[in-house]
Amino acid sequence: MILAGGLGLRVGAGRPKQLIEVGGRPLLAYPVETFATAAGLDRVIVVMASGHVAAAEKLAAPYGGRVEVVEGGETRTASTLKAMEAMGDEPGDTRVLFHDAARAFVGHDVLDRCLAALETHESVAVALPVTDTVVAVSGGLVRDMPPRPSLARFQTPQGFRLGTLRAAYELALRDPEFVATDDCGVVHRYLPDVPIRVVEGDERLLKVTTPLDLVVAEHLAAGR
Ligand SMILES: Nc1ccn([C@@H]2O[C@H](COP(=O)(O)OP(=O)(O)OP(=O)(O)O)[C@@H](O)[C@H]2O)c(=O)n1
Ligand SMILES: C[C@](O)(CO)[C@H](O)COP(=O)(O)O
Repeated sequence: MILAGGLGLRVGAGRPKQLIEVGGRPLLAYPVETFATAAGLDRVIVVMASGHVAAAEKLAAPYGGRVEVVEGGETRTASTLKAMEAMGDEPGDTRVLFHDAARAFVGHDVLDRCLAALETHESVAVALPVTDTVVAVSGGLVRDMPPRPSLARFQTPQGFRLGTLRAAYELALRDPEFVATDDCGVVHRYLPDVPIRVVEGDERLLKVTTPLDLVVAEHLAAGR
């Protein structure tokens, strides 16, 4: 699943950031190519921002039906749910990866690490060490300073056995206070007994979020 349902408001380009040209191609073209040419994947589904589905279909066309495009939802979580809907009645032991389109420079190596981890675990996350000191702040005061070695930064893909993810979302959707910024967070909160395996991420998995990230993205595109 390539989640491309967002509008890129923080980049502020006036169109979804996944359609901004970087290295001469729309950002979305990079993860679509990586996923479409990955040996370990049977289906690729792009969840695209409403009103921009045709642009994603154009990028999917060279892969001859291997890449499907569906319309996204209003939040990342809603787009995840649309992706799960698009999976139809795929069996519960299906391995599924969710990837932010905004982390355009994903390589086959990281996909392989996630798929391998799903042989032994129900859920997997890609992470890197934290390099800043991270603190919890409220009311303008530092409330907690977790030791840095205990912290990691989540990237994507995040992977699941489909049945586990379905079970987690079923519980989440019954919770009126449910909010999430990622999918592993849903498993962690609603199925706390399910271990989430962490595998090594990659600095090139930068999430294009602000205009400055586009400068770095140009360099990453040039280095491919
Ligand atoms: N309704 C949404 C919102 C986000 N995403 C996807 O989730 C990933 C991470 O989201 P984010 O970086 O927040 O992207 P945007 O929502 O586009 O950015 P912003 O919050 O600045 O508007 C992106 O690949 C984005 O396209 C999605 O599929 N559907
Ligand atoms: C899923 C994610 O990329 C993990 O770091 C992150 O939570 C997405 O956050 P965003 O605010 O939707 O960009």
